[in-house]
Amino acid sequence: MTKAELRQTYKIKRESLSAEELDERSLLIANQLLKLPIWNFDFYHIFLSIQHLKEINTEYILNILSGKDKNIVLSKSDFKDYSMRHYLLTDNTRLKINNWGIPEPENGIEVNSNQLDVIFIPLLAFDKSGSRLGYGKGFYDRFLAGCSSESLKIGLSLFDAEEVLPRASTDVLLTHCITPNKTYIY
Ligand SMILES: Nc1nc2c(c(=O)[nH]1)N(C=O)[C@@H](CNc1ccc(C(=O)N[C@@H](CCC(=O)O)C(=O)O)cc1)CN2
Ligand SMILES: Nc1ncnc2c1ncn2[C@@H]1O[C@H](COP(=O)(O)OP(=O)(O)OP(=O)(O)O)[C@@H](O)[C@H]1O
Repeated sequence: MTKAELRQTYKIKRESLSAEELDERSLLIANQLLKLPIWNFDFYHIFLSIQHLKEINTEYILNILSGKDKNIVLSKSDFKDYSMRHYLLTDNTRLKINNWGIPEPENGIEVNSNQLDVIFIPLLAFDKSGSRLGYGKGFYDRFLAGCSSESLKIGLSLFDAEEVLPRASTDVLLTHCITPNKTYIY
């Protein structure tokens, strides 16, 4: 399948999930993360879910992070040049849902992408060698290119792995991918 066909297939798979299934899978993913030795770092980047696209609910992971007193980092996306800027989440952070349905911080202390230790990554599909497929604007490929090579790049997937996805030279490979019933470590 081409990237475009795969995107379409996975969008349909998501749409077919009920609200209960989505929530159950999101909780299973958070519970698998808890078992990994990834909790001794400082800066954790997380995405907030686009609800109408039935993305994994990341609230459970956010709760884990705040319970562990981690520095939590959120992004604002610029759809003019497909870049992202990153801000610390604090008690004072105001969130606003942008035109694409992404909750974003309105203000805050900016963090450089090379300061991030762990990055949780949204995706439509991934494969057994750590390639991922997103919405196709290259936001995460650009963002991850500026992150430390030491950082953990953890994909979160509602579905199982594809055998092989088409790969581009700009694709940054995942170090881990978590599904509701399996953890891949690359
Ligand atoms: N929660 C979340 N935040 C994220 C991403 C993501 O995948 N999930 N991104 C990862 O790169 C970037 C935003 N990427 C996006 C790229 C395209 C569309 C988009 O085209 N939305 C259209 C059509 C949706 C569709 O059917 O695919 C829309 O909302 O109308 C949204 C976000 C940065 N932040
Ligand atoms: N580091 C980069 N610098 C400039 N352009 C890039 C970079 N990485 C990817 N791109 C461009 O972004 C576009 C989308 O890439 P791709 O199809 O791999 O997106 P994706 O991984 O599916 O989506 P996303 O990263 O938004 O979740 C491509 O045209 C690609 O050339």
